[in-house]
This record gives sequence, C-alpha cells and structure tokens, in this order.
Amino acid sequence: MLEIKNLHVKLEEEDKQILKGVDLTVEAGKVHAIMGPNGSGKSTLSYVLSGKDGYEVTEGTATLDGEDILEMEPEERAAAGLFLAFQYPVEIPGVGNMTFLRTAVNAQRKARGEDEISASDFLKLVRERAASLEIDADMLKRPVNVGFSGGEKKRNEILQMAMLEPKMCILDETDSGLDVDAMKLVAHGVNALRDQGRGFLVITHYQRLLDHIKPDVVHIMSNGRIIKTGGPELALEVEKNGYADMKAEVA
Ligand SMILES: Nc1ncnc2c1ncn2[C@@H]1O[C@H](COP(=O)(O)OP(=O)(O)OP(=O)(O)O)[C@@H](O)[C@H]1O
Repeated sequence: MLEIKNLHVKLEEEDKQILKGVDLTVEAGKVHAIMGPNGSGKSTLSYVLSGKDGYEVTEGTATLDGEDILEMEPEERAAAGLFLAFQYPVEIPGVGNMTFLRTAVNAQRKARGEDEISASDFLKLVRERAASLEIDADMLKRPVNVGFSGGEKKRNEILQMAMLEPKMCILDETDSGLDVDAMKLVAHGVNALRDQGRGFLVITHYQRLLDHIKPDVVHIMSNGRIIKTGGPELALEVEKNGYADMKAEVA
C-alpha cells in the first residue's frame, strides 16, 4: 500500500536535511506506529507525504498502491486515498463544519467519478459518526475547529477521517491533549475503520494510545531515520527505558 524508499527531505528555505533515508512499508490492513524523540522528523514525514509546502525531496520515493504520490498536488493525494490527521488542527473561520465535511466528501466522490452523496444520506452518516465520537450537533454547525478545545479538535480530525474513509490514514500525535475518555473515543473511531483494505500510520509519544489501538508494527525514528522496527513490545521498551539505548546501538 504505502511504500517509502530511501526518502531524503530538506527544508526549502534553508539547507537543513531533516529526513535522511526513511524506508517504510505499510501494508493494507495493518497499523504501523512511529515513535521517536522530539525533533526526529516524524511530523515532517507526515507533512511531506500529504504535500505540505516548504520541503524538498532530494532523494527517494513514496508510492501509494504503486502511484508516485510525491508528484501529486495535496488534493490529488487525498483523492488517491491519503489522509492526515494534523498534530495541530487548523481553525477555518467562516466555514461551517458540516459544509466542510460534505464538500470534502463530495470532492473525493467526484474525483473517483461517483455521484454526490444526497443531503439526507450525508446527514444520517455524519450524525451517526459524530455521535460515536461524542461530537454534538452544535459542534457540527460551528465553523471548523473555531473555539474547539484541544481535545474537540482532535476528535473532529477523526470525524473527518471517518467521513472520508481514506485508504491510508496518517495520525500525527492525535492523542496529545486528549483526556483518558477522549483517547478511548478516538481509539474506538480508529478501530472502527480498521479493515483489510486500509492502512494506518500512527505517530505517537505514548504507549498508552497503543493499548487501545493495537499496532502490528512499531518503528522508532531518530535523527531522520527509522532506527529500529519491531512489534508492540518495542513501545513498552520505550516507555520503560526511553530512547538512549536504541540511539546508542546505531551510533
Ligand atoms: N520550517 C522549519 N524551519 C526550521 N526547522 C524546521 C522546520 N520544520 C521542521 N524543522 C526541524 O526539523 C526537525 C524535525 O521536526 P519534526 O516536527 O518533523 O519532528 P518530530 O519528530 O515530529 O518532533 P515532535 O515529537 O517534537 O513533534 C526539528 O529539528 C525541527 O526543528
């Protein structure tokens, strides 16, 4: 599904190399987690995959189902089935949450050559999915993320994901800022979407999220590279010992 090979990325504005040869394959049906020290390049990887400006790929490739995503515009990547839940969700004043969701869903349907979803079907779906994330009707009417609490913004990201049903979901520290109950809701939202055709890349600092979203594979990123890959036990090792030993192994 998502195949990243030898990805090197630098900042466009300054000569600073951030990703220094990332190799990572997320198979359909699998949940991969990425952990790693602050500043190791985890968010940069998610930004580069989703097409944020300001980064230059100097070497390597990234494909989704064999298609080169790095050559695509951000909206083409989304239409191809890529989704990023932001670490810092943005507020969009003047755009109603419901309108935003419906426009996004229909834009993707159009890109796939499908008809628009009917207003009644959309309403039924959005109410059902919002309820499962305990997002109330009032939040659906408000402008996107404006005045939402940190946790509400994160749940709203998961609602977008649930509505768009992407093939490849990237979650960048979606658990940060969530209280224990909200984290369970988010995990439930992710688990409800888990199926054989969908892959997940979950960036997190905390093992506790992975208690609820059981990963198949855990990667450790440090200094722009994946330095270690293993099973869920790797996250427990990080929780217990931090990153010092792993960094020393590759030094
Ligand atoms: N626009 C920028 N200008 C300068 N440095 C940048 C810029 N964007 C990223 N960096 C640097 O790139 C490095 C990687 O940042 P990134 O946000 O990807 O790390 P991270 O692993 O997600 O960290 P965290 O766990 O703290 O969220 C950091 O040293 C950061 O300061």
